[in-house]
Amino acid sequence: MPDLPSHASPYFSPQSPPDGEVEGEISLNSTAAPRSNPAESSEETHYESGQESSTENERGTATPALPGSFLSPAFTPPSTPGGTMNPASVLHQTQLSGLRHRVATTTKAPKLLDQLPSVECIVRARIPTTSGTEMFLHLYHNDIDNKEHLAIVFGNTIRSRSLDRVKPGETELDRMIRGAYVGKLHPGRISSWYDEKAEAAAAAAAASSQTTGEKGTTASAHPTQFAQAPLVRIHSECYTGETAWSARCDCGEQLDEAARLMSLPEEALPENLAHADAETLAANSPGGVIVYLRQEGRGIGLGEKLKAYNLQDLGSDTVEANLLLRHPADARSYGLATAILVDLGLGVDANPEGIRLLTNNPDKIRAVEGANREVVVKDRVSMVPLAWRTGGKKGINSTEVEGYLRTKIAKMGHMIK
Ligand SMILES: Nc1nc2c(ncn2[C@@H]2O[C@H](COP(=O)(O)OP(=O)(O)OP(=O)(O)O)[C@@H](O)[C@H]2O)c(=O)[nH]1
Repeated sequence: MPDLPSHASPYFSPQSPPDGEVEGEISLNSTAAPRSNPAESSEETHYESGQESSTENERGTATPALPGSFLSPAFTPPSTPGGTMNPASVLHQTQLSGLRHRVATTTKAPKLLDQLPSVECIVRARIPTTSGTEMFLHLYHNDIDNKEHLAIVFGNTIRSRSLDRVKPGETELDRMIRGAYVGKLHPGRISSWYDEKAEAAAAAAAASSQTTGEKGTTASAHPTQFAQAPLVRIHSECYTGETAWSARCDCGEQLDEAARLMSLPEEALPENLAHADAETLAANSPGGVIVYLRQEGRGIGLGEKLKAYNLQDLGSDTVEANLLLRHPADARSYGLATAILVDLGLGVDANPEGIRLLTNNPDKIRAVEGANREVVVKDRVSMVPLAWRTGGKKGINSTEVEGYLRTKIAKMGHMIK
């Protein structure tokens, strides 16, 4: 066994490089303790000289002083969850090329599936929220993974086709328990199809205004008419940013902002969308959908994201950290989101006017539309960080989030304005 530096884990043995050509480049000498001179170390790890200053620690070089030891197969998993990348080829790229080359070859647009996955809404429930708005949480199963992806639906006009479908042998109670009802549940209700309380209220309102009015509380197979293109956010899970108060990213803030916009009174929405400050009103909310995909850490999973955070503290930016762990810069896909939107009646078949997508990520726009344009993105609504909009008075203020946003703009093409 060769002499390893003292910081090297006894649990791994250095791997042999796949190509004799690169042997010198990742020789064990490169596992020497990190040097303090970033220029020396960037040479050591074979990043291209002149790497632009987009790192999160503003040192101006890519991932300074990283020991070559994290090329060890014991340190990183063999593959990205749900990913299609061949770890051997990623390693080969990592060893042979400079960082720019790796970014160029791994931050490619998400793959579009020829055929959308099959999705089924298993259950839906009304959730009154702390802001006063109600939303309907839809839980989906699908045929490509066993995760519980979600759709958070605001407003009463958007319904799931797969949920409303009648299942052989089910009772009215079964239907109400899985959320396949119209109107509202209340003690004593016996029909999933007919909300007698709502009907009575609607009839009273119609009589008093002497208008006939549409029923509106019966499940309909017809396309929904929206006053304007519905607002949609495709949100990827972020435990740290949404639950554990992390100031490394703005994921929690984006989720809150999407919900806020979907809860606003309709007249407050156009033009000044992001700045609107009107009161939340469930009654005339224009609604919208947040599709919440369980692709934590841009698809690499929470454990790997936490390793990436440690690499970021060692000097990498978010993209470099993923690549050094042998994951793609972004391992996400959006076929499930497209399929869920179609199920919710927001695809071109039922909603040819399209949707308004809340995002700064250009790759996401095309990906969500699907290979055969099953969904049309009519407009993009940008998500400007609260701290930028308020001159730092509100929102997240941290050096980490600044670096995170800078990297998204510089390396991932995000359009934050
Ligand atoms: N691997 C990795 N994932 C991260 C990091 N910070 C946040 N994430 C994940 O990134 C995902 C959110 O994606 P973003 O790239 O922030 O934004 P986006 O969805 O591409 O674009 P927007 O629609 O504009 O928000 C969530 O799954 C987070 O868990 C990080 O440092 N490393």
